[in-house]
Amino acid sequence: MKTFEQLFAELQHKAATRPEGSGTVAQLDAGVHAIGKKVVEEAAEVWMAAEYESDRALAEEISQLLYHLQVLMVAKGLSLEDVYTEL
Ligand SMILES: N=c1c2ncn([C@@H]3O[C@H](COP(=O)(O)OP(=O)(O)OP(=O)(O)O)[C@@H](O)[C@H]3O)c2ncn1[C@@H]1O[C@H](COP(=O)(O)O)[C@@H](O)[C@H]1O
Repeated sequence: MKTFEQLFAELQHKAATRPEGSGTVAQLDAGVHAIGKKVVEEAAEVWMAAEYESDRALAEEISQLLYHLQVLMVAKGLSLEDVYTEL
């Protein structure tokens, strides 16, 4: 198990070190347009899971949406604080 903050730190580290085989590095290389499409896709999957699937499936879809939002933040150079100040 990991927290939102721990995942974000991990993704920032991946972006800086670019390890072989990292899906995050591949996403970052694909660019903001491609990452944005994944955010929309995962958001739709969250919606469908909330209406038609189990709580566990919904939690999994939410985790994937949070991951792709974090990839977008890293791609755009946003920090957690940038978002937290808006909460
Ligand atoms: N939490 C996640 C995570 N959530 C979702 N995803 C990616 O998002 C995809 C979403 O799943 P879908 O069911 O929509 O998959 P899909 O449409 O078949 O996937 P694609 O063909 O689009 O890749 C998954 O296949 C993963 O590629 C994630 N990829 C990585 N992480 C974590 O991010 C960290 C860094 O990962 P790497 O950069 O891959 O090392 C690790 O801690 C991972 O656990």
